[in-house]
Amino acid sequence: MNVAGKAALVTGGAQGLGKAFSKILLQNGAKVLFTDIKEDVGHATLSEFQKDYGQNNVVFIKADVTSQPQMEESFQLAKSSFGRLDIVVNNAGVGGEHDDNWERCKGPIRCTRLALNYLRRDKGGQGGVIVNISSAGGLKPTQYGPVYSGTKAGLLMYSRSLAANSDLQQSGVRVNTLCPSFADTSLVASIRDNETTVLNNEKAWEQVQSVGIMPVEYVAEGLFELVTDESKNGAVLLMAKATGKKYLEM
Ligand SMILES: NC(=O)C1=CN([C@@H]2O[C@H](COP(=O)(O)OP(=O)(O)OC[C@H]3O[C@@H](n4cnc5c(N)ncnc54)[C@H](O)[C@@H]3O)[C@@H](O)[C@H]2O)C=CC1
Ligand SMILES: CC/C=C\CC(=O)/C=C/C=C\C=C\C=C\[C@@H](O)[C@@H](O)C/C=C\CCC(=O)O
Repeated sequence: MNVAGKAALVTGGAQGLGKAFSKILLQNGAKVLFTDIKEDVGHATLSEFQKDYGQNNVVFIKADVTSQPQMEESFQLAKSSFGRLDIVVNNAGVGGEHDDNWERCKGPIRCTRLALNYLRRDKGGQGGVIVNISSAGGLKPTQYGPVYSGTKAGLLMYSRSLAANSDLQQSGVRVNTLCPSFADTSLVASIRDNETTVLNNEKAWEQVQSVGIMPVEYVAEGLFELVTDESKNGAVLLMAKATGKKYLEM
């Protein structure tokens, strides 16, 4: 897929990986609507992007992926702003072990379902691609983040199963999963700064340091590959500092 002239919706795009995902799409000529719950950070990112990529090529809306009405409004706004929707990146999420945070899995599922109403050819869309942001922790055990790993594994298998659906394939929609190991964002900084609810901050931070931390721009290259390579459907791309990009073969 050539993203130039295409339209994307990225959740949690105000900062971190979501900002880097939005940026690589804009740099390559796509129009982007990004959502976030952080209004001030979202508006600052919007101004930066509008300056660099054009006033009409980027839109921000304060919206929470845990809210069905707010996400319905976000998808409608993307369609009305750009006249089309081709790419959806379900990125918004939090770290830590907040009781049983299944919203980390349910939020992307909610948004994937909404996305299908806009992308499917049999629903008036033009086909497209959904990329769900899971984690290396969705593929490999994370001893200090078992809820994190469990929810990300759930999202991964939801995405793979949906991608295997023949009706969806015929409607022109691909569904891929990106599984980054640690990346340089506030989520990882919160482990370093003892500001998260992982099971043992000190040991978790030692693990982060031994595995290594990737720049967000590098992870965005993986996202871009999953968007543009039309041979990829149901793909799971694992990215880590030491081992680079590796597709799951299973
Ligand atoms: N940073 C890392 O090492 C890794 C991150 N991930 C995943 O990448 C995604 C992005 O995380 P980071 O950029 O690292 O974190 P981050 O904390 O820097 O950015 C996350 C963004 O999502 C927004 N957000 C959080 N909950 C939201 C909600 N309910 N609705 C809308 N927006 C919401 C936040 O306000 C923030 O702007 C998450 O799904 C995370 O689990 C996966 C693997 C590694
Ligand atoms: C220390 C983590 C604690 C809590 C979870 C949390 O809040 C956020 C976690 C974010 C990312 C987790 C990534 C987990 C990665 C680990 O499973 C590593 O073992 C992956 C390492 C290498 C993968 C590459 C490879 O094996 O080829």
